[in-house]
Amino acid sequence: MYVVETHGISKIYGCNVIVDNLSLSLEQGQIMGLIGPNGAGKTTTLRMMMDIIKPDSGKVLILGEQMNADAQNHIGYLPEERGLYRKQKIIDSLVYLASLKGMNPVVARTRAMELLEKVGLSAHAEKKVEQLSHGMGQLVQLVSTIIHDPVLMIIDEPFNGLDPVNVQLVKDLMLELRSQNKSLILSTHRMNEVEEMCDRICMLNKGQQVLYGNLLDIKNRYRSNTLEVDYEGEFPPLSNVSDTKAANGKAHIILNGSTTAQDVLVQLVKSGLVIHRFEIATPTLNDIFISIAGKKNV
Ligand SMILES: Nc1ncnc2c1ncn2[C@@H]1O[C@H](COP(=O)(O)OP(=O)(O)OP(=O)(O)O)[C@@H](O)[C@H]1O
Repeated sequence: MYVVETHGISKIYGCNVIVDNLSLSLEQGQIMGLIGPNGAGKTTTLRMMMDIIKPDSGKVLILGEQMNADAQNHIGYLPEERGLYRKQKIIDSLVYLASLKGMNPVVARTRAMELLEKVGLSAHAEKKVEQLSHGMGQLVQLVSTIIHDPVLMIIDEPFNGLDPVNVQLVKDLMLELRSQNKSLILSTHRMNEVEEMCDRICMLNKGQQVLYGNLLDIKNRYRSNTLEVDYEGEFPPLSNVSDTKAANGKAHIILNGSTTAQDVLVQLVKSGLVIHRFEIATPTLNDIFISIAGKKNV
């Protein structure tokens, strides 16, 4: 059984199709990256999954059923616009939120302290939320999302406001959850931020699903589209490629559908450039997005 499935869901606001006929599914023990540029329709998709807004067509199934109170208790949802009661103590806030999900307050307190320890905030448990820095607040929000041991966690922009150390800490925590057979959906416009963690990808652009499936399969499919060159001299303009970035002796080139690596090599040799390395590289998700959408990500 899938943890979450959407079957052809669409959302229209006014004359704008915000999400267009989107189908996806996720199994237990997998992480899915819901990725795409700003305004692609990711948050709208998550809100439909969570039954906060209704799709205009199509349906969502959570654990094989339409959303209901029991299913809600098995999900941890961290929305983009977050909020905790600023005047409340962190530990009290966490216990309260866990009790809303049906958790025994004594068990919730123990679990809250364990998780606060894990994210390095146990010494702050008795502080008020308003006394935390922005990044610390984000970590507490994350704890509140996973405290009731949900089977599915849906997290909008998981790394917003976190420094690199805490990004790594949160990534490790998420991978640990996956190893416990939990499922996660991570939504972000910073596509490369989640790519090393994801088993599956759903890439949206202007409400359309432009890429979907197993991440390794996708990367292999696009492998021959990206070149890396180490060079000396002035990097020449290239014709018939989707994108070129060249600086400090290193160039990153994304081919378009009809140009081959050999075509580019010929152009470079003809230009007289000194080439130290010429390699077909594994593309990043951002590269793949550029080669699909034909423009730069924001
Ligand atoms: N309630 C609404 N009424 C009208 N338009 C809306 C509404 N909610 C979202 N939109 C529009 O839908 C589009 C997609 O928004 P959404 O928040 O789903 O994008 P997103 O992919 O999550 O973007 P971001 O990465 O910037 O958070 C945007 O153009 C937004 O303005």
